[in-house]
Amino acid sequence: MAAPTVLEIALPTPLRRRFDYLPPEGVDTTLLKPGQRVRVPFGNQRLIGLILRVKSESSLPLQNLRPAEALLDTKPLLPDDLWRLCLWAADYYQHPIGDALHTALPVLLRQGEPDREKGEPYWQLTTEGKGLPEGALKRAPRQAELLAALQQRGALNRADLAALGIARSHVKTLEDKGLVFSREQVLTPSPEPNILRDTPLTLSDEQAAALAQIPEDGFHISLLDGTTGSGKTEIYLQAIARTLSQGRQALVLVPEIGLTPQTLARFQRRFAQPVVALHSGMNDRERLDAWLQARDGRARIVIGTRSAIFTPMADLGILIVDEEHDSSFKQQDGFRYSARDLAALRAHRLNIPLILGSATPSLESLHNARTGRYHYLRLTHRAGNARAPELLTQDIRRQPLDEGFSRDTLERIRTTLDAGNQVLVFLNRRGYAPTLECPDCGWLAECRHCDTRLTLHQTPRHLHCHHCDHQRAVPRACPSCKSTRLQPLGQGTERSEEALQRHFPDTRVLRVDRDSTRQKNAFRDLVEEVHRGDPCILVGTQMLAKGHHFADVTLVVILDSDAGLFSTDFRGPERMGQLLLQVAGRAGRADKPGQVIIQTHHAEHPLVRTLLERGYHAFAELILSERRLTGLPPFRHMALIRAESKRPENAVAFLKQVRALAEQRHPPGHELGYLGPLPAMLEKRGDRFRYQLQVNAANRGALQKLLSQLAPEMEQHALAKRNRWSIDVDPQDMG
Ligand SMILES: Nc1ncnc2c1ncn2[C@@H]1O[C@H](COP(=O)(O)OP(=O)(O)OP(=O)(O)O)[C@@H](O)[C@H]1O
Ligand SMILES: [Zn+2]
Repeated sequence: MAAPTVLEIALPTPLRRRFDYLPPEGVDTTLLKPGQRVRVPFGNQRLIGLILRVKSESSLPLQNLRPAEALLDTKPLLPDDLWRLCLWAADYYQHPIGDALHTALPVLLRQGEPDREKGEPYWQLTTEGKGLPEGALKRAPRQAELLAALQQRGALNRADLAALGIARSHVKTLEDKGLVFSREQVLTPSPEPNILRDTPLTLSDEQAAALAQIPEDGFHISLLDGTTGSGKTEIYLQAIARTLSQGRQALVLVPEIGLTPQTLARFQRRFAQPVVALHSGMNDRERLDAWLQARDGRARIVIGTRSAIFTPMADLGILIVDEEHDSSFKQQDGFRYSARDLAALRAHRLNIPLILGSATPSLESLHNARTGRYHYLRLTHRAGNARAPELLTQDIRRQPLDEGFSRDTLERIRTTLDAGNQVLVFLNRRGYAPTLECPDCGWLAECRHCDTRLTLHQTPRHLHCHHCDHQRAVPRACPSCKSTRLQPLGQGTERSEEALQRHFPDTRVLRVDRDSTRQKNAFRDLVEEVHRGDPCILVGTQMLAKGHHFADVTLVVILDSDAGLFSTDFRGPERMGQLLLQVAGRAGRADKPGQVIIQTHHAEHPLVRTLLERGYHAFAELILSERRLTGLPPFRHMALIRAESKRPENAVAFLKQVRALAEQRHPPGHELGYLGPLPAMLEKRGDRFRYQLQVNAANRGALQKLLSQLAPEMEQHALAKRNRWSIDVDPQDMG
C-alpha cells in the first residue's frame, strides 16, 4: 500500500502549533506543495491555511485527521526566497507560524481570493445582440448608439463608454435584455523600453563618491548617513536606475508617514517604468493588485511601508530603506518584526545591495558601520544651493511665555512672515492641552482605565485618553472640590494653533496632526497648500518632521524639545535627538537660508548641549558610550517578555515563573541576564496591569536558543491563560 499523504498546515491561530490534515478528496497528491493555500475545517469554522510540509506520517492516528476541503492554489503563492524569509522571521521573532504567514500576506489572499489581478470589465455583444437587425432599438436612441458602437468596435470598456457619453444604466438595460455581456480582462501594457522619463541631476562630488561605492550587484549594505536635504533620495534614484537597466526590480521602504503623494510622484517623474505603492491607505483590492504586479515582474519599482518587506518580487536587484532610524519599521504588536532588519537578511539571501539611509541613523546602524559590518557613506553638505540651517537655543526657564511662545520667538515668526516666507512650529502633542486642572484643589483629569491623564480636545470639545481611547464630557465643575475654575494645563497643537491665529490674524495657520488629517486627502491638501508658497504658519506634530521638502519654510520653531530627555525608555534621548534634527532639517531647504529656534528648559543638559553644539555624531557617541557601560543594545541583545492581566498579581506570578524556567535552562551570568518582572512604563492601560521581564544576552544565538525553549513552555503554562502575553525580540519600544 502506498504511504499516506499528510499535510502539515499553518493556520492563523494564536497557537504555536502546526496542524495535520489529509489532502482534499479527489486532489492529485503529486500537485501538493509547501506554500499553497488550502481551506480546512477547524472546529466549526473554515480557515485558510498554508501547506508547510507534505509528509507521509502524522503523530496522530490517521483516522483522527480530517481532510482539507479545497486546494486553492496550483502553485506556491510566494517565491521560494520570500517563503523562507517568512519562516525564518516567525522563528526569530518567536511568533506562531500561521499568524506570521497571515500577517505577511495581503488581506484578500488571507481570505482565499485567487492570486489573480482583477481586470477591467469589457462589454461585448452576445450572439443574440449580434443578430439584431439594423434599425432595431430605434425607439431608444442611446441604446441604439451603444449597439452601433459595439457592432463597429467589438468591445468597449468604462473609458470608452464615458467618451461616448453612454450611461451605465443603458448598458445595464441591454445586459438585462441578453444583448450585451461583460467580461473582465487584465490589460498588460507592453514593456516600456525607456528606463528614465526625466534626466537625473548632476551629482555633487560627495554624492558621486557615495554612489560609486555602492556596487551594482552582490550583497553589500551601505549606511548612507547624509544630513537633511543632502540629496540621499537622488542617490537612491540613480542606484535604482542602474538596477532597472540590468532588468531587475527595486524595493524601497519608507516610514509610515513618509509615503506621501510627493514621494511617489518624485519616483514616477523620474522613471518611465511602472512604479507601484503599497500602504495602508489603499483598499484590499488595490493592495493585492500591486502585490501581484510585483510578483509577476510588471511593477519595476515598489515603494511601501513596513509590511512591504514581504512583497514578492520576480527579480529583486536592490533594496532601500529610507529614514532607517524610524521606529515604524518595527511592528509593535502581533508579529513583532523589524522590516529594516529583515531587509538586511533578504539582501543577504538574494545577494543584492541594500542602502540604509538617514540623516540621523539609529545607534544600531552607526555601531554596525563602525564595526565594519556596514559600509559607511557620508554626505555632509546640503545639495544644490541650500545651506545648513542656523540653530538657536532659547532657555525658557526664566522667560514669561505666551501660550508656550517666548516673546523673541513670536518676533522672529513675524519677521519671517513679513519677508514672505513660511514658518513651521513643532509640538509633539495633539489636542488642546495635555490635561485639565483644578487650580483650587490640584485635581487633574485622569483616565479611569489607565495610569494617565486625559487630553483636553477642543474640536469637538471632550476629554480623551490617547492610550485606551476612553472619552468623556468635560466637567463643568471640579469633581473633587466643586470649583468652577477648571483650566487647561499645558500646550497641545490645537491650543498653539489658536494662539498663533490670535497673534497673526491675517495669516493662514495650518494645523497638521492625526486629528486634522483624519479625512481622506486632508493631509495631501494641506501639503499642497504649503507648496503653493504663500506665507503661512504650519503647526503640528511629528507628521511634519519627516521627509517633506517645503522650499519656502525658512523658520522652524521647536516649542518644547525636552520630552524624551528623561523618559524611562532607554531609547528616549536617541529618539529626541533624531526628531529634533529631522524637524530642524525642514528649514531652509532651497535657496533661502533657514533658522531653527529650539525652546528648552534644559539648555545645560549635557545631551542637549552636545546635540546642539557638536551635532548628531558627537551626541550618538555619547549615548553609545553610556549604552556600552550599562550593557544595553547594540552592545547586548534584548527581548522583552510582556504579560498583562486585570489582576496585577497574575501577570507578576506568571513572569516570575517564566524567569524561574529561564534560569533553570540558563543560569544568569554574562551570556544571559534577566531583569524583572517590572511594571511597564504605563503600568495600567485599558484596565489591565502590565509587567515585563527583560532578557539580555551577549549574543543572539544564546537568546534565540533560550526563547525557542521558553515559548512553548510558556504557552503550556497554567498561568498563561490568565494573562495576555507576548515576546518582543529586539524591542524598540520599552513601554
Ligand atoms: N546633485 C544635486 N544638484 C542639485 N540639486 C539637488 C542635487 N541632489 C539633490 N538635489 C535637490 O536637493 C533637495 C533635497 O534633496 P533630497 O530630497 O534628495 O534630500 P534628502 O537627503 O533625501 O533629504 P531628507 O533626508 O531631508 O529627506 C531636492 O530638492 C533635490 O532635488
Ligand atoms: Zn485610558
